[in-house]
Amino acid sequence: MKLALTIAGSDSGGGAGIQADIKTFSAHGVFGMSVITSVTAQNTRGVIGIEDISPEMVSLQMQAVFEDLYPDAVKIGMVSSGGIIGAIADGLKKYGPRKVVLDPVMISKGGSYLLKPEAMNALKDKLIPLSLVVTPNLMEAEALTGMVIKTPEDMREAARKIIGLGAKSVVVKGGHLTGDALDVFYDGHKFYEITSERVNTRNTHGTGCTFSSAIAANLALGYDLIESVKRAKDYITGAIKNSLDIGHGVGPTNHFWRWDNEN
Ligand SMILES: Nc1ncnc2c1ncn2[C@@H]1O[C@H](COP(=O)(O)OP(=O)(O)O)[C@@H](O)[C@H]1O
Ligand SMILES: Cc1ncc(COP(=O)(O)O)c(N)n1
Repeated sequence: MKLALTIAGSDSGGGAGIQADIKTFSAHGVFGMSVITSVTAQNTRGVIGIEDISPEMVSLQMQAVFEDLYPDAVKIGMVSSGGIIGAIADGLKKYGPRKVVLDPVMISKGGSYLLKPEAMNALKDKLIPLSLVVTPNLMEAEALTGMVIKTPEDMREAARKIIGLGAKSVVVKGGHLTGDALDVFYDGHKFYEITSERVNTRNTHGTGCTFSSAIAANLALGYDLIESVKRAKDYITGAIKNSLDIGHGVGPTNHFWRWDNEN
């Protein structure tokens, strides 16, 4: 059995964060584990409360996981504060996992800060250099680079700049552009354009969480990096095509569509 760890925030509504990550791991046949950074009171309508876990408790959760189970791959999502980022960076340096996927979550779709603005530099300086692949959406790539991103060429330029921050590779996600859902992968040497048809749905809660944890699950299974990104793109496209119209707002990705289609 392969093991994957998510270091992220809890979404009480089950659509994003830790809950989306563990569902994604399970759908890949990978054993999921969690280090919870923050608890959000959240549903398909938005975030109504956030309470961070202490940095000490984040460190202890990492110790518990790494000293006994040791993950084959790690995904990092909502990290909330500079103190939590410091605890995660210390843990990563101490335990040394190599397959680390960083989804630089910043703001929820409804506009709540999942990363405190003053913690942006800590994310850049401490977590990006420890990651194998960073997966910003367009707004996050703009915040990391100071650019305005409107075209695939802008996405490639942003990817170059993010490699300049110390990332080993990057996927700039084009989910928020129009036209096909184009993601740009860059490993510092070569660009790959990974495209799918755009699904016409408003139910896209948890897409970024699902995509990054699918990359981590595939890395844990032993696929190489570009193959893991391509397989994650297929997974997220299916999870959006079959997304769930539940709740009264933006519904979540569906992790059971392959199972549903077979049964
Ligand atoms: N409507 C859509 N149809 C197909 N793919 C999409 C759609 N929206 C997002 N994606 C894909 O989902 C993944 C997550 O992207 P995005 O929604 O941009 O991230 P985030 O949730 O971090 O904002 C990317 O692979 C993106 O291309
Ligand atoms: C706890 C938590 N983490 C992350 C997201 C971002 O979700 P998305 O994948 O839709 O960008 C969220 N809404 N809540």
